[in-house]
Amino acid sequence: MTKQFDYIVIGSGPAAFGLTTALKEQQSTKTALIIDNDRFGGTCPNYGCEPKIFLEGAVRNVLIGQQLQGRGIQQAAKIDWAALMAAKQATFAPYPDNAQSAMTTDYVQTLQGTATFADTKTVLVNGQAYQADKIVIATGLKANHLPIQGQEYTHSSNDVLDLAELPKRVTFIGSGYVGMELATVLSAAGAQVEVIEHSPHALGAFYPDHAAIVVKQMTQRGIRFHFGQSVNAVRQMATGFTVETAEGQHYDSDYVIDSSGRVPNIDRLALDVAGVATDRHGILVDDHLQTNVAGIYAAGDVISKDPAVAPQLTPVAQFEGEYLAAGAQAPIAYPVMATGSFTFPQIAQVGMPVAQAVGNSDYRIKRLALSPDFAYAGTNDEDAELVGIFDQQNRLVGASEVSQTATDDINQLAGVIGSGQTVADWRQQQLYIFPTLASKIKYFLA
Ligand SMILES: Cc1cc2nc3c(=O)[nH]c(=O)nc-3n(C[C@H](O)[C@H](O)[C@H](O)COP(=O)(O)OP(=O)(O)OC[C@H]3O[C@@H](n4cnc5c(N)ncnc54)[C@H](O)[C@@H]3O)c2cc1C
Ligand SMILES: NC(=O)c1ccc[n+]([C@@H]2O[C@H](COP(=O)([O-])OP(=O)(O)OC[C@H]3O[C@@H](n4cnc5c(N)ncnc54)[C@H](O)[C@@H]3O)[C@@H](O)[C@H]2O)c1
Repeated sequence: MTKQFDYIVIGSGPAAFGLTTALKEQQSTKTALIIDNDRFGGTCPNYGCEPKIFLEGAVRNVLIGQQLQGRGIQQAAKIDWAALMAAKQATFAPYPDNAQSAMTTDYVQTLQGTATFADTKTVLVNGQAYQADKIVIATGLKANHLPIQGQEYTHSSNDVLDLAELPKRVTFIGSGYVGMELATVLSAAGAQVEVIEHSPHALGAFYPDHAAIVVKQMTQRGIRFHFGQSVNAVRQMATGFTVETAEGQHYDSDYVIDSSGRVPNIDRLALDVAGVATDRHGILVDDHLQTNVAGIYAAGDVISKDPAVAPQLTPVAQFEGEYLAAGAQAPIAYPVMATGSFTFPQIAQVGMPVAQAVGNSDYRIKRLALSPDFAYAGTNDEDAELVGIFDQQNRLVGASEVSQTATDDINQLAGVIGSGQTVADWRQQQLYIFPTLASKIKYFLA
């Protein structure tokens, strides 16, 4: 017999978490079924942000120590990879069970299995049919596998986050968020790292001048970058592999990571049966997150969306889940969006991109070199910089920072932009703890 729910959510990641949390907060009696065919909680706590930031926490301390050698630190700490991974596994092993029980309530059920559309109102899981008025596709993204010779020798970020032994020579294909963050980790842990990128820059989502500073410092730590090179084959050698590029170069390696991007995880849904429209970036939705089929919605990374408005990130997926639980009455309005990459140094930005404001007389651009700041001077980071964009009413409308604390600083500035206040008004309302690194924001906002 077909089982009925108010909502069926396919995928149990942050989008589903946002939806179920919001239903709980509303004390809703609406019923929901959350289905996942992998670890409950989705990418973020199992294969993404959370294990990544766990490793980054250890790595950051090593790199801070290295940066301060000769300035009072005699010997930087060293990573014991096996011990670090054992600590990571012990912390994260209970996550899927915890996530599943956190979602389950009197009204919300969870189910392990692959969901496939049987028609526009019905999905099949393990041979059983389930129906709902609202079906939400929240199946996220999966790692891209470049269609190249030797693809089977490449690994994904999932593999890196479970890597038992640290390889000697590691090669990343792609220098986006994933490649740059994991290159930071593996290099700091002691691997010899190469990054091959087919565009001229790393971290294409960020302000190029600040991305170049991240590359400069990673290069100083021994990471080798090869820009303008498109990987087109990986060949097995007597020892290890060689990575070949269309430009005729080859790079020897023990472990090759395909960090060339992420693609919609929609293959097993039978979307054609329901008639749900997609493009190569994911599922097409309107401004209420509804697909072309009435009653079928999408939320989170699986949506084909403009990354400048709604990047494929955990807080966005959660926000979209909450929006659907609230009834999706008005068109979705995304708040000010801060993003960051946990490289060393970190890079982060919020609001209008700096490159967009350069040369536009409607905006004033302010650059603040952070190293002369006495709160920051102790970090021995000469390149740290905060750049802000102010409109004609002297409101902050965008910012980018490269520094050890860029993500936290930019979070602070997201609040300033979100308030819509002039900087003069904002300065009347906040006094920051002094001398924190964030206290510079007070005189930056002038
Ligand atoms: C290495 C890495 C680091 C990251 N770091 C950050 C970060 O620092 N900050 C940040 O904001 N974001 C980060 N992200 C992105 C973040 O993880 C995603 O934006 C977020 O998880 C998206 O949530 P979602 O709910 O849309 O989908 P997901 O979390 O991807 O969940 C989708 C779930 O659906 C399941 N599924 C797929 N198909 C089916 C099916 N047919 N039936 C049943 N289940 C199915 C999948 O197995 C998966 O569990 C990172 C991602 C990666 C890979
Ligand atoms: N800190 C964070 O918030 C965080 C961290 C990790 C992932 N994410 C999310 O995951 C998404 C995916 O990140 P990603 O790094 O996998 O993808 P990405 O699209 O950001 O980067 C992929 C890179 O690979 C390069 N590339 C593609 N094909 C290549 C080839 N054949 N040879 C050489 N280079 C090639 C591209 O030019 C690009 O620079 C991000 O957009 C973000 O939404 C966020």
